[in-house]
Amino acid sequence: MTERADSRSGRGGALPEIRLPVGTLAIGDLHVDVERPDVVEGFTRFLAAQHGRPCLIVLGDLFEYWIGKGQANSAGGTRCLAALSELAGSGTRILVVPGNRDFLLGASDARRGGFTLLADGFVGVAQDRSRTLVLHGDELCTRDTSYQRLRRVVRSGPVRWLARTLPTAASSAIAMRLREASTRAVARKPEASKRPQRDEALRRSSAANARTLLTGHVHEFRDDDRDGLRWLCVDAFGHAPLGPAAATAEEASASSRDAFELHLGGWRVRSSSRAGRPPGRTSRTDGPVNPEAMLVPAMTLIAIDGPSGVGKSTAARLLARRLDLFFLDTGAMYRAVARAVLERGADPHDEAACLEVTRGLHLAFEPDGTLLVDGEPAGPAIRTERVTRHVSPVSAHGSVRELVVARQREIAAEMARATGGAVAEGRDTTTVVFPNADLKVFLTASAMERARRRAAELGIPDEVGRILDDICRRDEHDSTRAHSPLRQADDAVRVETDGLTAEQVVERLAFLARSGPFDGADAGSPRSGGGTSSDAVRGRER
Ligand SMILES: Nc1ncnc2c1ncn2[C@@H]1O[C@H](COP(=O)(O)OP(=O)(O)OP(=O)(O)O)[C@@H](O)[C@H]1O
Ligand SMILES: Nc1ccn([C@@H]2O[C@H](COP(=O)(O)O)[C@@H](O)[C@H]2O)c(=O)n1
Repeated sequence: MTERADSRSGRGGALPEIRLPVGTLAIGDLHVDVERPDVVEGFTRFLAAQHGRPCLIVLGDLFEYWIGKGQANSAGGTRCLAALSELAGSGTRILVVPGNRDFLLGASDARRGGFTLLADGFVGVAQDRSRTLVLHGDELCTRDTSYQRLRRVVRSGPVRWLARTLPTAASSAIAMRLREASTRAVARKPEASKRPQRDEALRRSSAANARTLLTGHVHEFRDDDRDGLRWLCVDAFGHAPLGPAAATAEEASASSRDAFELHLGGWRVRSSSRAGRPPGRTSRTDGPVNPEAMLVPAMTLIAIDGPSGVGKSTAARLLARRLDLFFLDTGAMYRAVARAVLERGADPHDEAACLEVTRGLHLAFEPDGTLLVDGEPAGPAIRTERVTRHVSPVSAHGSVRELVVARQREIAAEMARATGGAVAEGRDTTTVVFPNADLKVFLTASAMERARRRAAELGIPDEVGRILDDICRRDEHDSTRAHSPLRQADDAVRVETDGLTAEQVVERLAFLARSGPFDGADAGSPRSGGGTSSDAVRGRER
């Protein structure tokens, strides 16, 4: 897959292709006026509410106008670029397609704002490989030939050079004149000639091999599916939510109805955030109400799977703490069984012996996530190298798994009743233990990155090679065994963690947990398929 920043490939070349993760939000035509502090404030609040979102697409006309240095160096422009950069710093990828008002956004703005500028649009490729052509939309107004001529001129190299080199006052004066002239010209033109043309939309989408087209520009909402093309158009989303009316970041985020969000099943209109928890829900934390936890519905079950050392327990523990949920470390239970097997001198490869040991163990958890084996904290004894070496064969026995899985479901149900929900992590929590979890995540990272992380944790950076071998052996064992092999569930959100800090991973997961179901359910309803979260905790099949 190719990808090029600041692409100008519209002149005949193929557009860049960019992978779009689930949770990508597309907005457009915000028309943020950097001279209006209230609007700048609203915009920065909106951006703050997006921290942790994997990707944000801006479909052009982000700014009311952007001539160059005048806006970039103004107080409002500086604040906007800083807020974009903070969002990028939270791990959100920001893709900006300039519009007809901010086509002079340049490489230095992109650097300061931490975004990727895609001058002629791009093709977004979703997890299921479906393709979306992303444009501002003005290039589709082909009946307006004078505008198309002007468009080519103003986007040309000499004009961009002039904008960069002219003193701010001069470029601003020219821009004002151009805007006035353009407003007069637009008013004189017949309505029909200003509209994006369907034949051009079909032609460009087909050339890009895209079944979906995402545009802005005309300030009208559109979601129609005809002639083999689903055409989505965002409205002038900015005006209401970015004004002073949106008092809080969550309000700014929740009122983003005129945006599209990418789910596993495709793009959906973004609707308001889900209802908070019912009053009376017990919180495990004392002290003030945790507002983020309030945004996650009661009886939430989040399941996280992934290969060894990818950061499942780190992410699950932090996420559970952050959302006031119970943390269920399923691997710790298999480790406890493996330790007991070794302690009793049984053979880890002997299924009957391992089953007998498992039957004799009582596994439970404290509310803070501490594993108790026969009433005693399991402690570091389950994390020795010896246990780590033998846990995979022990956990591969079907009869052992059956007992352990049943216990995991009981524990999750008990704890979820007490705390309002649970975050479980392991190898089969999304596929076997809790197939109806509200949110399923599959974490990934390259084996080398995982080995580096583990070596750093153990304070033996020189032994990365040995740890890499161990990780690869466990991956192989866990993913090829007959019973519940490690695999990504079809409806799990894949989160690639190379290059993300643990905090950024958690930010992303918290974002996914807040922003609703990703499995085809209506946003607003807690889950799809008619099941309840209690069903999810019991592991009922859909
Ligand atoms: N995003 C991250 N970036 C860097 N280091 C990380 C990240 N996430 C976790 N780590 C570190 O990587 C190591 C492995 O993390 P963790 O134990 O959470 O992985 P795991 O998937 O639960 O592993 P296992 O399946 O072997 O139990 C730990 O030292 C942790 O601090
Ligand atoms: N759901 C699970 C969780 C773990 N295992 C097995 O246990 C081993 C230890 O797990 P850690 O997460 O603590 O490293 C792991 O390698 C798996 O073999 C499992 O089978 N299912």
